[in-house]
Amino acid sequence: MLDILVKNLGFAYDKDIILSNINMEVKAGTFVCLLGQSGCGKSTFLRLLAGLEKPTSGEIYVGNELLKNPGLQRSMVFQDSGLFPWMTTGENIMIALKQKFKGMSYVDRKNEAIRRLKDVGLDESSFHKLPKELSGGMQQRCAIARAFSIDSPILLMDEPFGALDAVTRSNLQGLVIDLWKQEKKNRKTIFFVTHDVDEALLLATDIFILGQAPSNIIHRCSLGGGKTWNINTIHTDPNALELRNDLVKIIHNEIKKKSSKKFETYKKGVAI
Ligand SMILES: Nc1ncnc2c1ncn2[C@@H]1O[C@H](COP(=O)(O)OP(=O)(O)OP(=O)(O)O)[C@@H](O)[C@H]1O
Repeated sequence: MLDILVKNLGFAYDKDIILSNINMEVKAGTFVCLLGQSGCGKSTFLRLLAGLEKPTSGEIYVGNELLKNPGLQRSMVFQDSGLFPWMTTGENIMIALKQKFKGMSYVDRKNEAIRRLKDVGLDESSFHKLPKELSGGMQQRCAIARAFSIDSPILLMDEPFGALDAVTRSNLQGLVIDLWKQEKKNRKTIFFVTHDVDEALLLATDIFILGQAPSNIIHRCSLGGGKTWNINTIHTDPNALELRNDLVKIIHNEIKKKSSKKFETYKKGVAI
């Protein structure tokens, strides 16, 4: 089981400190949503988990092993799908399968790609289409199919539905939850970055809020299996409403702190 341990993690772009002293323990099979205001470092944190950036301080352990580089145990889904535009959707999935399952035959990879596309509601005709021939929502479905096909135990999703309309977004939220729940044993650990508190309430088993940069975790809550709401009741369920209010308050207070700090700096500048 690949539990994840983040210890005193810090990160800076040159002298610009983005993340500071982040500590987190995530059990394998957890669905983590990471909330926080724009620019606080959510994507940076995900890139560190992916091994695409190196910590400035502290460490990340995946299943007791120090994380050093990108690896096939983690796959990523971005806001813009990240599909290779010169390959058909089918080829996009097949090349990922080739990388992960070295000995898999062409025919098996093709069949698996078609099966994965069907799992996300895309029919066989989309196998031959280039990403540009698909809608944004269909491209994201394909990106999700690709991420699930390589069967990595950890899935990192960076605002994957941020650019989609409300109905498509809601359909894809349901799809990700279904695919995640489908794996009864060895369920994936998902890290899902979002601005949207409702999205986090709907998807997460655990919610973390990052504060203002240099950010650390300012709030965490575990919903576990005790969620009383779903897509139909999230706007009426009293528990969901209460938790939403709490989370929104925490995020707003953090934004207020940031703007009053900026104002102080501005006032000092004027006084000088
Ligand atoms: N490659 C880079 N070089 C220098 N600074 C960067 C780089 N990438 C991001 N930053 C800065 O790091 C900070 C955190 O960025 P990041 O994208 O992680 O935030 P975020 O919380 O994901 O934001 P958003 O919600 O708006 O996507 C921002 O101030 C951003 O300008």
